[in-house]
Amino acid sequence: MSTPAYRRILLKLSGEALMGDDPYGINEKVVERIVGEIAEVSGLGVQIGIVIGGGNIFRGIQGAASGMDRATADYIGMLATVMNAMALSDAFRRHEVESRVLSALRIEQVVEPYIRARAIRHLEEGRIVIFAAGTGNPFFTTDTAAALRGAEIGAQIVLKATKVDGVYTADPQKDPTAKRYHRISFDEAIGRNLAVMDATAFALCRDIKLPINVFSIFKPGALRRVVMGEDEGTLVHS
Ligand SMILES: Nc1ncnc2c1ncn2[C@@H]1O[C@H](COP(=O)(O)OP(=O)(O)OP(=O)(O)O)[C@@H](O)[C@H]1O
Ligand SMILES: O=c1ccn([C@@H]2O[C@H](COP(=O)(O)O)[C@@H](O)[C@H]2O)c(=O)[nH]1
Repeated sequence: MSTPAYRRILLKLSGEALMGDDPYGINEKVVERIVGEIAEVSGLGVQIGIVIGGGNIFRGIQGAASGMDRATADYIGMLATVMNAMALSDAFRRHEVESRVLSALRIEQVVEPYIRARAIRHLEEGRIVIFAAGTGNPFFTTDTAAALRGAEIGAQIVLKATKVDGVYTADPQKDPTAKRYHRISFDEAIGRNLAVMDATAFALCRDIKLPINVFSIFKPGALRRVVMGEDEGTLVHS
């Protein structure tokens, strides 16, 4: 039997993907399916850190656009990611997979605070670690948190699980003529302003030579294929 291509990964899960076809919030059926796929990969012995987004609940930039103070709106966005992280962790519990939520904002009655050494210990013990509250700082995104936590835990790759099946020449949800890249360098992705991931995340991953694979979380089996080193989505490389 073939072995996984990676020993430790950082999976960035789009918050919006958790909505499924709902207009807002967390669709339990979708969460069940996604968690089942992650549990399968964990069962292969791959150590998994997850950064979860919050776009299904609240984005700071939208709050700011309707007059809210931007930093306040961003803190609300970070709290939204804590809710998603807790929902995900509870779904892992139902799959009898151990997970821990570590939050960059301190809410200790609810979840553990993020401590790097503790995160690494949980991973070594085979627990899935869910990093909540992004970087803990306003004006950032969970993409940047994924790059940061990926670097901190020594992940071999960041897997961006999103609503589209890779990086395109333009947003494929707006431009039906957009073409998908099989591979693309960080310099080209940044130079062309490809908005699938924010530029800060791309720049950090480029500087520390941490590759990113962008793939669709809606495609059954895609996560496993990426982890097994099969051709899936788009590889962003140095
Ligand atoms: N060049 C591009 N290639 C692929 N997707 C692109 C591109 N430009 C913009 N996008 C859009 O970027 C989105 C990916 O971002 P995603 O939905 O994962 O959001 P996020 O902000 O990272 O997560 P969340 O949903 O938690 O806020 C895709 O759904 C796609 O529509
Ligand atoms: O480090 C961070 C991460 C996130 N935020 C805020 O949370 C929301 C939701 O995150 P997404 O990456 O958009 O899913 C984001 O819009 C920010 O408002 C943050 O401030 N700092």
